[in-house]
Amino acid sequence: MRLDVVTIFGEYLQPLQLSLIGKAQAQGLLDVRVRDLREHTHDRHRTVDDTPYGGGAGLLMKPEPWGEALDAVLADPPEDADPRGPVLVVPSPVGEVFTQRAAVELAAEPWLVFACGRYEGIDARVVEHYRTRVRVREVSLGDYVLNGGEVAVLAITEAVARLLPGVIGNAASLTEESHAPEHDGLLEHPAYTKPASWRGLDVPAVLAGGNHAAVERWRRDEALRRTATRRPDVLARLDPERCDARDLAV
Ligand SMILES: CN1CCCC[C@@H]1Cn1ccc2ccc(-c3n[nH]c(N)c3C#N)cc21
Repeated sequence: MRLDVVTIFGEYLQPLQLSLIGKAQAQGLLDVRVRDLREHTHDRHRTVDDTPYGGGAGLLMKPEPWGEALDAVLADPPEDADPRGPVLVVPSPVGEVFTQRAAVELAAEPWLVFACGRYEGIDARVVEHYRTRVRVREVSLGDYVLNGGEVAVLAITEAVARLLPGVIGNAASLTEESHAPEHDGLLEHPAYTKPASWRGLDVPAVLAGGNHAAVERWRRDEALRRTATRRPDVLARLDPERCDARDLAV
């Protein structure tokens, strides 16, 4: 997978050189290219922002540098690019809330381009223009306000890259995680390791009993119970076709 990230704060993306994502790049599973928006300005001050039409506080990011920067990215496609081009992912407080389902969808793409806004955001015509050329997804990490898109790119990149074959050593674990489609999107059950007793707290006996069917039933029950108490919205989306009577009784 090729990832292009356009930003004015390239150093924010340094964590992508670490740990599993860094290793994935070294293995050639991921090709991350961070591009400086200011390389696409032509004035002495390398200006990327200006005052908003109609007034209002703060400054907006000008469309011209973005147009030049994104055109340069699109002119340099990877060999395995989709004929439709990349998905342009634009972190934004007004975007679709990013979910594991979106991570799975983006992980199926050979090429993602991220546009990291700053200040009060990017001139609306940039997204409007590129919707005519590529698939655009405006994405939000959640209902809180950040100062720019770079933190979202780090989160989205990690969520997507870990789904790529070869990035996570034990791929089987991916299907048992919270929000995994294979796990019906449920929250994970509580997990325990040795010692069997710690500060008067014991590991549930069923987990040490050696009865795998009982362990699986307990884990499913606990996942349903946790989801029902903490994320009833997720439980509401559970496909009844994938539940048995005991699931629904929890
Ligand atoms: C603060 N400042 C004035 C109010 C509007 C946002 C602006 C800052 N800002 C500029 C570009 C940009 C992109 C994403 C986000 C963002 N906030 N919350 C999320 N879940 C986000 C995502 N993903 C914030 C951004």
